[in-house]
Amino acid sequence: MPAASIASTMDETTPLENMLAQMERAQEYAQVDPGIFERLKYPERTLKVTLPVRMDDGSVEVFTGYRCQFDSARGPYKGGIRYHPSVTMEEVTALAGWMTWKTALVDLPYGGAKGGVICEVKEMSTDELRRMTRRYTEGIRRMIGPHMDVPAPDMNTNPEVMAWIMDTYSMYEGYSIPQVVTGKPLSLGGTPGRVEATGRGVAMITRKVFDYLEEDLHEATIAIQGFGNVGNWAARLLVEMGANVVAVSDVTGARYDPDGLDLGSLLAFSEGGGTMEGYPDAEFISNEALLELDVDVLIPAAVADVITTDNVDDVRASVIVEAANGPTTTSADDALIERDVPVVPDILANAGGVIVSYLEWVQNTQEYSWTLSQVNADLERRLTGSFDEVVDAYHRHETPDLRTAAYTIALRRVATAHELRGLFP
Ligand SMILES: NC(=O)C1=CN([C@@H]2O[C@H](COP(=O)(O)OP(=O)(O)OC[C@H]3O[C@@H](n4cnc5c(N)ncnc54)[C@H](OP(=O)(O)O)[C@@H]3O)[C@@H](O)[C@H]2O)C=CC1
Ligand SMILES: O=C(O)CCC(=O)C(=O)O
Repeated sequence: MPAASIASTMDETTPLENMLAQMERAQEYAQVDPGIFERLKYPERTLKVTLPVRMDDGSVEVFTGYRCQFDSARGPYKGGIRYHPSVTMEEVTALAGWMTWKTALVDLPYGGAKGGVICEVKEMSTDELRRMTRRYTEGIRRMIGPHMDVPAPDMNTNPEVMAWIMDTYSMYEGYSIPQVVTGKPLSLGGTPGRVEATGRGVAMITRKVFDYLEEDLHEATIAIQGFGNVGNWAARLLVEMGANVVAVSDVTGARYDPDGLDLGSLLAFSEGGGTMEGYPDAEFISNEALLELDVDVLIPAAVADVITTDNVDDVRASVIVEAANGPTTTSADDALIERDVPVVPDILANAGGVIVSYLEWVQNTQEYSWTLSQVNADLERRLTGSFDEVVDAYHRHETPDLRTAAYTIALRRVATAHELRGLFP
């Protein structure tokens, strides 16, 4: 796939165009070898697989899946698998690129990858999902492996799906290989702390940015777009830290209460299959209106490209912490830089997930297990250390924003690996 055009004045940019524009902006400060920089605009490979699945009614439905391996100079490819109707090869490529910069930024011995299947999980039974997952695993199994490419959960995938992937892969190899995926159930080699790790990292980073800005997180108002794995754990942990979560959403819309939401009741309602639209308390507003609330912190924790030139002037939050991958377009970034609104970039803010995935992989590889407090302490040390490095790079290189500082670090690390390995024959 050719690298997408980087120049864009209209905000109709795709996630891949945004990722390339983010790299381009950082290259001004990173100044990595131009040949290596050119190479880093392209994924190493992307596999497209066709997945015929017998549905419960006896019919056959044919799904399409992808696995993109973006870069492996620093170690095995690493990155989640997404089940969503809007999955495209282009989006998977951008997400695999972001994984490459994320693992480099938080200094894990990994490269970056991402997978996805175009499907609507809400319309599928558990049996259909399991059959589709097994087909998908069979399709990509020659490219994954504990030292080759290690998948994990992303949107609409969870420990149960990871267990099916681990089982299918292991069946072909002839013995159990838990470390082929992370985010597994605890009884199959999962680690304590992975389910909540991304949300916990988002909460830790929010507290860290408040310390950096010398602001008090206690009673700070927070709006979170997305109430799935990442959004709901971030909300719970931020409330534990004393913050006031005033809005959360799912695909149907958002619930808003300026005095603070009853998270326990919202969680119980959504775990019972309820939607925000059906929730009986608090004001019902749209996802778009949530993004424009007058709050201290906005946390997009759902899909990409939600803060764009179309709405950025109406975004009133004082700080943005990107829990989702790619929620802000490059042109919206320009407006936020102009207005001095700090944005903690996705590759830092949501890195808690892959950090704890790494800790799971290490435990599996050593056949040794850690306690939850060991995992959380290691997560905090790595994540807050990376935040400090980004802030240091921001000041030292005088980058326009934290994202460019983060990319400067990541680009240099990946480029150094390419240089040291002599990857250019
Ligand atoms: N899981 C992880 O460990 C990691 C996830 N991320 C990123 O975090 C984000 C969320 O992932 P995760 O929590 O795992 O996913 P989930 O599938 O658990 O939750 C996604 C949430 O987003 C909502 N949503 C889906 N589509 C839209 C939409 N178009 N507009 C508004 N809300 C929407 C969903 O609503 P509904 O339930 O109604 O569909 C749900 O509340 C993604 O960008 C993902 O890439 C990043 C790092 C790691
Ligand atoms: O845990 C992992 O390996 C990757 C999680 C992920 O997909 C992400 O960080 O976007």
